[in-house]
Amino acid sequence: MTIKLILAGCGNMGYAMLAGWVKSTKLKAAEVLVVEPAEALRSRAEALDCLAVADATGIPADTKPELVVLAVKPQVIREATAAYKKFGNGETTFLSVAAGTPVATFAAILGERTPIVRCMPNTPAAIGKGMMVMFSNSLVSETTKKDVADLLSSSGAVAAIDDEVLMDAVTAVSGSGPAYIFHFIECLTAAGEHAGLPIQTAKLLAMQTVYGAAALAAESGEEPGLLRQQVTSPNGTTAAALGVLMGGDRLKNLVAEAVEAARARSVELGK
Ligand SMILES: NC(=O)c1ccc[n+]([C@@H]2O[C@H](COP(=O)([O-])OP(=O)(O)OC[C@H]3O[C@@H](n4cnc5c(N)ncnc54)[C@H](OP(=O)(O)O)[C@@H]3O)[C@@H](O)[C@H]2O)c1
Ligand code: PRO
Repeated sequence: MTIKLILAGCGNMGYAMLAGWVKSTKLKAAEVLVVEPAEALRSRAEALDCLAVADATGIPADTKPELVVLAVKPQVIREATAAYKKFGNGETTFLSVAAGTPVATFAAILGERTPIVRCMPNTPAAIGKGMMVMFSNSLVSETTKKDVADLLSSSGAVAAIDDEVLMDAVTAVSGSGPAYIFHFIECLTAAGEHAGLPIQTAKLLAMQTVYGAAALAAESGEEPGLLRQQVTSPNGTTAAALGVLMGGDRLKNLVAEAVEAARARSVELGK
């Protein structure tokens, strides 16, 4: 079968997206060629029935991919991209999920006439609950934008932005965001254990509470502030806890500081 998509890098993020695409009917596994140096990660891709090779020299000579997805670390993205230069300035669209690295960097390597999409996904993409945000350069046609968005939608929600500068803020909120929530689950679990709960019970309560609250916020259509008030009885237990979290805007300021650190790091990674 003809290779339509090359995925360079099948680590945490590359595999999370690949799994979603292949499990959907939007892409056949045999249409995907994975380029990944780690043997264990190639085996994981092969288990999905995709072809996998260790480096770009293993790509069959007659391959003309519609899409090359770059899912390697920002630190090696320039070197990795250079291996696909022969597909630049043509019909192939490049899609990078790397934090920071701007379109201009890819255009400088691949050629100024290359259609390039940047996408910031997150790991819940592995279970179809990801948040994917796209930014496309002017060479990506409306049809291709729709096709790429359609493919990405098999991994979750898709949004587009017109100002590339905002990709750093996107990265800091939804790209890195799952880690903040996982850490909150860790903290709530530890606090539950400290309050006397058996560890397994504390884990279940923390995880199901975050899961249920996120689902309620997403499905009810109500503002999170209103949902918070519905939990908070006057002078009750929640009010006591929120006095700690919200007093002096403590949590708000801490989250703002964390998001700004991530945004600034994304800017740095792009240099
Ligand atoms: N993880 C996330 O939550 C997340 C979310 C959004 C965006 N991203 C972005 O996704 C990208 C990948 O992150 P990750 O967390 O998935 O990293 P990762 O788990 O380290 O995966 C990257 C994979 O690419 C391989 N690789 C290195 N050089 C390569 C090359 N030239 N060709 C093909 N594969 C190559 C690496 O192999 P070696 O380890 O052997 O070098 C590794 O297995 C990053 O740019 C990151 O900014 C990640
Ligand atoms: N993971 C990548 C990082 O930590 C980018 C967003 C999530 O840099």
